[in-house]
Amino acid sequence: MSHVTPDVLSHVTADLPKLELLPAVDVRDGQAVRLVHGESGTETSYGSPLEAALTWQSAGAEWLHLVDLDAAFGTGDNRDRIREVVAAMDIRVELSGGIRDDDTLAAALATGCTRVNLGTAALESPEWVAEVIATYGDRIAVGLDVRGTTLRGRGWTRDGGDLYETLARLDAEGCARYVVTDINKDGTLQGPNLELLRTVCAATERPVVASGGVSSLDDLRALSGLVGEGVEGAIVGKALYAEAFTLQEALAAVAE
Ligand SMILES: O=C(O)c1ccccc1NCC(=O)[C@H](O)[C@H](O)COP(=O)(O)O
Repeated sequence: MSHVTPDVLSHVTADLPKLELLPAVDVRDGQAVRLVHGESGTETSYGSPLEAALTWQSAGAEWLHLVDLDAAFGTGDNRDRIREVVAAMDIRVELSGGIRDDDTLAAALATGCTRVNLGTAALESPEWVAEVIATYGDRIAVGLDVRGTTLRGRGWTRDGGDLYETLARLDAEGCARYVVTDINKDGTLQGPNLELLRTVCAATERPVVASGGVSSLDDLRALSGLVGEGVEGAIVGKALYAEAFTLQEALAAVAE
């Protein structure tokens, strides 16, 4: 029988940090876009990435999740746009997409972003990833992008091994945090995969950033409920662009 009274429980909950929110700006062909299931060709365009990023910053965001989709898909890159956006931000930036070797990592870190998110490299170049984790510590996060429990790389187009085996390897190498995306939910407004997030949090001590599917303030409240299990933040894309709620409302919901 538990000796924890409801009063003690509410005190414990109140001491937990609030869920961090990372509004997303995904850049394809110079434009801010949202995809469905991360599939190339499903783009809805939302105009200038810089304007979108400035909008989220002035609405009170403390983080920006910025993705170079062309670099992720191998269809070019948006380096100039990405540099311009990071330079204009007073807030922290997590940068993702096509960071796979020394050159792309150096260019990404040189933008001044707070951290980078490695995806494909963690699946295809494990030795290099172990090295950069050891060198750059918490400036490196790894994106675990899954269908079921199978990881996907190369812009989510190719299978890349088992989620939990890869997680165990990266944990042993000291990876600082994971960005976990259920590809089946991404860009669909169907709600995050809470079960997946819980299972990943149970398998690692490291913080987890949830990505994909957020559709409502209740989804954000549900993710806030997982902070004690290890969910540190939530990336929000489509819901903000589709005006399902405002960023101010989202920030208020996670502060409740
Ligand atoms: O992050 C990547 O490298 C990436 C590669 C290929 C396709 C999509 C990719 N990222 C998408 C995102 O990070 C989304 O912005 C994020 O999951 C938000 O999803 P949602 O809230 O469902 O729009």
